[in-house]
Amino acid sequence: MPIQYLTADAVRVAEHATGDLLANGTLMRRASAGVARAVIGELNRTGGCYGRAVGLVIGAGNNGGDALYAGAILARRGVRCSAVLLVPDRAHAGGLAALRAAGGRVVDVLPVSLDMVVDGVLGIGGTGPLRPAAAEVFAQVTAPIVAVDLPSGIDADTGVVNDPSVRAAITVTFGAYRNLHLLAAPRCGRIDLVDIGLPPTDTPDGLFSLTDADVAGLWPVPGPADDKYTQGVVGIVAGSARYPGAAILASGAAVSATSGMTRYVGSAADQVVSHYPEVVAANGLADAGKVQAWAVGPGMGTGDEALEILRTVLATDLPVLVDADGLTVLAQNLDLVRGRSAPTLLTPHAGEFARLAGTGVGDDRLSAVRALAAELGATVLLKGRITLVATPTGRVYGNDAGSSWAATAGAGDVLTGIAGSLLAAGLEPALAGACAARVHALAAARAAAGAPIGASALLAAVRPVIRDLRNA
Ligand SMILES: NC(=O)C1=CN([C@@H]2O[C@H](COP(=O)(O)OP(=O)(O)OC[C@H]3O[C@@H](n4cnc5c(N)ncnc54)[C@H](OP(=O)(O)O)[C@@H]3O)[C@@H](O)[C@H]2O)[C@@H](O)CC1
Ligand SMILES: Nc1ncnc2c1ncn2[C@@H]1O[C@H](COP(=O)(O)OP(=O)(O)O)[C@@H](O)[C@H]1O
Ligand SMILES: [K+]
Repeated sequence: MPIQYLTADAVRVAEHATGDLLANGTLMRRASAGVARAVIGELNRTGGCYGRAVGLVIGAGNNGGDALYAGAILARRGVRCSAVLLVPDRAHAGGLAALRAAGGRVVDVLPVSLDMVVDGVLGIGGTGPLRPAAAEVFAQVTAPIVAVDLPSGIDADTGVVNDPSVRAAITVTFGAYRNLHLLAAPRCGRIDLVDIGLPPTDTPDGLFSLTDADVAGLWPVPGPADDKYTQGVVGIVAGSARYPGAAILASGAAVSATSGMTRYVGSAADQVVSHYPEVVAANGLADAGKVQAWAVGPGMGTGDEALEILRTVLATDLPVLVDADGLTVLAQNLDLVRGRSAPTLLTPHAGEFARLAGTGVGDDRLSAVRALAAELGATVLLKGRITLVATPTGRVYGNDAGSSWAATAGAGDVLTGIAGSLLAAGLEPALAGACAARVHALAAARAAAGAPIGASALLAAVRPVIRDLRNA
């Protein structure tokens, strides 16, 4: 099942649906117990709880309440807890009383030597960056930070990382992930999801991520009655005399990602076939043969010939992926995609996105990718460390690559080949894009294993990654 991420409003609705559990403080007790559990786990891992020192940074709302109650639990375990109250007269009264009763103390300045710090400044009620008083406290912190619900200063719905804001080693959240836990994943550290008894939320056009099991279950596998045609033939249109590599990488990725057949169309036919003899290559669309989806664009150039190819391919009733040079050409001819009834998957990086949208992606990548997908009536995959794939109705699949080794020339061509072959196999564009992004990211991490890679190494890791996912 895909993991769902909620907006702050959706979290509040779910909290309110629990009625008494919210009103009588049960939710907060469960939340704070989860925070304490994470801190205790870390302290135990590094020598035990008794006599260790933990700082609490407390804001004006319930996020601070969670942290204060967690502090009370820690203090009863023999942890020396010191709390800085950023707005003393608005600190959560019950939480503060509990902390004091357990032996925790309130301080003006955090002790210099701390084992951990709990960030209870802002949760889903926060907006904007840390205010100066909070920023000053965190500027002195060197211990690992456990964020309550979210690292303060990061926007819950958009994941926008304001400056200044907290960088957490662990984030403990409650009942359901919030959007930022995906969109700003690198700032959250490990994320612990604590069950506090919230009812399930169903927002089909929300933000999701596929699990490895989802990807394994969706990956096309030939059945007993299949032959090379029935699994979906992908046609790759890529490369040129100047960029033969794009053709080779995209075609190779298509060959690696699914079984069946890969066709290639373009002027790098000889090079492609010398690398991958199984590819059926042609110089022009007219001799290409039948396909079930097209993947068009990497290294194909941006001249009249490219426009003609794009026009022809987008006039078919087949699924089409457009990438790279294809997107640059498309940006001047957006009607070619707006009028389509068959699925279209556009895979821009930030620069190509700006060409298509007429304006930069900006900080709020989620809203930007949703808006472009709605405007064009196409599925849009925005590349980056966090890849976002938006349908025209606003459902978004996100993937945190987990590392950034894929930021290397030609990696996008590999993604095109993988996603194109999944489109040909019949996956809907958003799932084709999301599955491709996941496997691509895993392949990059596996190939890199801590050292730089080129796109060829990434491509070579695609099959082992698919195998591992399917065998897990
Ligand atoms: N409801 C429940 O029972 C449960 C709630 N839970 C917990 O409660 C959290 C939500 O609590 P919340 O709604 O009280 O808001 P919260 O995030 O603490 O912000 C508080 C105040 O901060 C202020 N502020 C805003 N921006 C700011 C800034 N940049 N810098 C400084 N201050 C700023 C702003 O007040 P202002 O100063 O603007 O008047 C705002 O009112 C949630 O994330 C989870 O941890 C869980 O225990 C589960 C059960
Ligand atoms: N910082 C990053 N972390 C992880 N993956 C990244 C990062 N930057 C780019 N990528 C991925 O690498 C690929 C780069 O694609 P693209 O920019 O089209 O490169 P090219 O055109 O050279 O093939 C995409 O799959 C993208 O999501
Ligand atoms: K917080």
